[in-house]
Amino acid sequence: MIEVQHLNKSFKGKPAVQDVSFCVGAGEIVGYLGPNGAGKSTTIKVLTGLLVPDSGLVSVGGLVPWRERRRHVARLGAVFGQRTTLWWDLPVRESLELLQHVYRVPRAKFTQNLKTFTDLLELGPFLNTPARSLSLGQRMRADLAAALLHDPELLFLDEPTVGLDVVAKERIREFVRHINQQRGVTVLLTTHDLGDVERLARRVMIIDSGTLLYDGDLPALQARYGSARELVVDFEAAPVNAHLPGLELLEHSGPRARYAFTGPAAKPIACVTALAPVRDVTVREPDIEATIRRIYEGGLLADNRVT
Ligand SMILES: Nc1ncnc2c1ncn2[C@@H]1O[C@H](COP(=O)(O)OP(=O)(O)OP(=O)(O)O)[C@@H](O)[C@H]1O
Repeated sequence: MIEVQHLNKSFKGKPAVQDVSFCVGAGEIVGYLGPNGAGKSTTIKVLTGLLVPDSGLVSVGGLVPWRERRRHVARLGAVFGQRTTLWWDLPVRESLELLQHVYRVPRAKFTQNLKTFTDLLELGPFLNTPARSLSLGQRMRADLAAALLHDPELLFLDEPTVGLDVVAKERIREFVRHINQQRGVTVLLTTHDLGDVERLARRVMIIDSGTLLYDGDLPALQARYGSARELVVDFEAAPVNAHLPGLELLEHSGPRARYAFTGPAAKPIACVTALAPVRDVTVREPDIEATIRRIYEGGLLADNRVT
């Protein structure tokens, strides 16, 4: 669906994207991550045809985005969490009807899609409300419907859950999962919210300073660069010595001890229960947020560039 080879783009001589190459297959959801100023938006703008790169080959669904813009945009949808495609003063329904004309969506298709999205995104209560009066979560839901009215094959999502509460985030993620699974829409997701990535994307690409540093499985990234799993143990009574061979004791205070371990939890749990009577045991999984932060801060991937 997306093919990018040796993409370069500079602004006033300063590289924003350098020699970036990747492919995204039809039906994939890929998380595109990177700190501020890393080059994510520049890549997306090239892929949507808004920017012409300095060099490199880009093909999206067989089209060169900036050369065949009209045909290209007919096949893609985009949602930017920070801004809306809806007309500010118009009721949502009228914005959607205007977009129907812009994208020349046949009436029957429009009616069918509007009904589907109204049900899935629960747009009903605010279809007649102007965009300016919507809550952020309602606006995002209306924007998602607007982006998908013309049945695009590809969806660019830029910070789709920014500023939303947990419930609203989950609703958006559920919808994205649905259109991916039921309609086969390919999704490129740019976000600083790793919850979005964990819930939606198995594959992630990480860019920093314009260079693609990682392209692969999220679990593999976690296994390789994540911190260890933790075992939190509440003993019946404080053990005299909480140290155990093969387990790193991270903290010991009163009856509670915290250990680091890798691999399956069965053996470490057997070890602690053999040490002293145990009231409760919890396994804490390593935090993906912390892994990515470690990668950005520590340059962990610096020698591991994707070429
Ligand atoms: N129109 C522009 N003119 C000049 N410099 C630009 C322009 N657009 C982006 N840049 C620069 O290119 C680099 C990459 O920016 P880009 O917006 O692609 O990063 P990003 O990863 O999307 O960041 P963020 O997460 O903050 O949106 C930055 O140094 C930015 O300042």
